[in-house]
Amino acid sequence: MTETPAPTTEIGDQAAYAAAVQTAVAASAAYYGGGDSPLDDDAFDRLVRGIAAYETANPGHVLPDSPTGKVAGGAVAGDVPHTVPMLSLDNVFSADDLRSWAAGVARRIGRDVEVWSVEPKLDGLAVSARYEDGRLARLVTRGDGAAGEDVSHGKGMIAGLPERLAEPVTVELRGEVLMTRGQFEAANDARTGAGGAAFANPRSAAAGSLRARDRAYQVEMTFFAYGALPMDGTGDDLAERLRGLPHSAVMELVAGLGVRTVAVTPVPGTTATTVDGVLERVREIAALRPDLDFGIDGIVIKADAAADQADAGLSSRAPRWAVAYKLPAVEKITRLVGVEWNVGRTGVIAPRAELEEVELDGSLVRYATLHNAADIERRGLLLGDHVTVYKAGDVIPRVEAPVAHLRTGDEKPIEVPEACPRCGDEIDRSQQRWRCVRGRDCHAVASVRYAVGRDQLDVEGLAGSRIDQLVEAGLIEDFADLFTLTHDQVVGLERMGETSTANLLAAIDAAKAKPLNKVFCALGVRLTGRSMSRRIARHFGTMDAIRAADAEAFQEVDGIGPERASTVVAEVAALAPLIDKLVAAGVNMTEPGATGRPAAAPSGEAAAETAEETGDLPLAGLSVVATGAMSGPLEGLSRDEVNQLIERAGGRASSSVSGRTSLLVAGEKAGSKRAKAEKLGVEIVPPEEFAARVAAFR
Ligand SMILES: NC(=O)c1ccc[n+]([C@@H]2O[C@H](COP(=O)([O-])OP(=O)(O)OC[C@H]3O[C@@H](n4cnc5c(N)ncnc54)[C@H](O)[C@@H]3O)[C@@H](O)[C@H]2O)c1
Ligand SMILES: [Zn+2]
Repeated sequence: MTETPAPTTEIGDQAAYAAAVQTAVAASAAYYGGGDSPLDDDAFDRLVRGIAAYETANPGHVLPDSPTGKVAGGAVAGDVPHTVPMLSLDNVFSADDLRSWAAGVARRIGRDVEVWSVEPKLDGLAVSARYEDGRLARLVTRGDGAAGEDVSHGKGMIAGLPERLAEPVTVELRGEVLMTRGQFEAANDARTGAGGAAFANPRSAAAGSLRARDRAYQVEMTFFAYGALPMDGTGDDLAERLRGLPHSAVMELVAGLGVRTVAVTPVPGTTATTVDGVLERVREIAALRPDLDFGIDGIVIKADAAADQADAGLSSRAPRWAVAYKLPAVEKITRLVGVEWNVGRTGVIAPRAELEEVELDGSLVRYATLHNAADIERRGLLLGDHVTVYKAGDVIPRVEAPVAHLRTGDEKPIEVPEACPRCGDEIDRSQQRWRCVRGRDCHAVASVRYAVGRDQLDVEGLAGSRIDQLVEAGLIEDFADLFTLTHDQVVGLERMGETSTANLLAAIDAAKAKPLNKVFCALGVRLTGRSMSRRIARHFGTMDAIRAADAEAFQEVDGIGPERASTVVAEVAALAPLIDKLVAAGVNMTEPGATGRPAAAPSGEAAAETAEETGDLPLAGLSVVATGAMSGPLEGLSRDEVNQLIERAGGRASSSVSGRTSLLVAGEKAGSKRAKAEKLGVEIVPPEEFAARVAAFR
């Protein structure tokens, strides 16, 4: 889990301060009101921290509108008073923050907290649901914390919040209203179907839908309770239990009334007796985040015992007995700068968004899926739009929607292809997913064209149109089929005479003798180009050796790290039938002059090729080993994540120190690897320094 320091927007003078306050208040109003904020959460939080920093330095300038210290930044209000204020939560961003926060609670109450409850922080909007005699009577938003807005009209639209409880009790439940992924997609369908603009994200969709009245379409939302309070009319017995039971037991009671809690999700609330136990659960929930079908933006940690809560008390903005451990943002606003159209193996033509680079959940994102052409239309995207982009963990990043009010007028329509971008044939648009009319043949045409290209098998006289013809006639499905073409098959084709047939077959035959590196390159293995193919061929010597190599063996090749190695191994395995066909056709499978065993020190040429493929990345051509516990900006990164970082920065990640190692990143407890590196004279850097070198790739 990465822990990011909290960056701040610099505010230099009073005018900038006033403007910042105005921006923050307007953004909050949009955010809580269900409109689209022009800022993503990171940008908003940076701004508010900047405002707070300015106010600390210039207490005389503080404006009454300032969002600091207020629930919802003071941007929203309501007319239904809350009996007990509905507060915000303070944040922590790291394990250390959490430890000092927990120590602070213990100091305040004069004893250790014995039980903590740990729950996901649901990313929706806070709602109070008042039940009278077991019937849902009133729904109220959080508002400014003291009073909220009556949204009782939303009653029938919220799953998890029953009209009637299992028992006829009077009670106030508090919880989060959100949209699951499925509800969000359905809501967007309904809204765009009714001629409206797409919702920017599930959170604002929920906020907007709950407040809206008289909509032409129906949407569904979900409620998860995270608290319960007695109210006027609550029986003494229940009131006493709600006041006296630990939080975890109150949540069980609530679930027993038939109201949804996170107990039914993959991330149920749990308890822990130590801060270490809390942190372990924080990591577990964070790891599950990408798989959840609803958004979470952190983990809420609460003192579980009622007495601890009562003794810790509240500040004006947040309870002192609870805190939110914030997770990195998984949604950001960035610009859509281009749309690429890719054709898959089966001929499906799918658009891909090219974005202004943005950091999301610890990685840099430049591309995101756009699903299909209808989706672009439905979401109303334009080229140059600011868009919300979502990515968590290994999930493929996706564009949610444009932030339409940030348009400048310079946005352009997204051009959709007239013809298949790969083979130029027609597009079948009869379904949502467009396809090349050639279907799988489109891939065949493209891969054969690639295979016979100048840098691969270089078959003279085999033009693109000729390949189209061969595929259409059913004579070839892949380039291995070229080698078994007969004179009769070819001469029968249109515009093929005796001479050109003989020439073509001779050229194909000559290609059989190409060195292994050209043959391997012709396979079109992902993440390998011309020079990488050369290195692989030279390293292994034969196709048999390549096929026998595992990911570890591939990492011996200069420029191949764990990520690329496993892709190449998987691709080579998937290409087995094609390779078998080539072998059977008598195509050469050896590299002349190759030693056929793991090469010694990388040759100057190989290093140069690495640089050619990796550009001038900071670790280009370097073999890097990381060991010990990572600290500083890299704290919490797994070894795998560090290796990926090394590869992104152009290096080759390796697990053992040898004479070929260029750099050792030595964290605490580096041990024997450090000793070995010292002996071999390998450069050793601490994680902090390494983090600075590769900062752009984190
Ligand atoms: N993008 C914008 O323009 C913009 C504007 C305003 C606020 N924001 C974002 O909102 C955040 C602050 O919002 P906030 O004050 O509404 O909320 P918060 O992040 O301070 O947390 C408090 C809220 O957490 C929710 N919550 C979820 N799970 C919970 C649980 N298990 N137990 C208790 N509470 C739980 C409750 O609704 C509660 O009101 C900021 O960090 C900012 O990123 C963004
Ligand atoms: Zn095509």
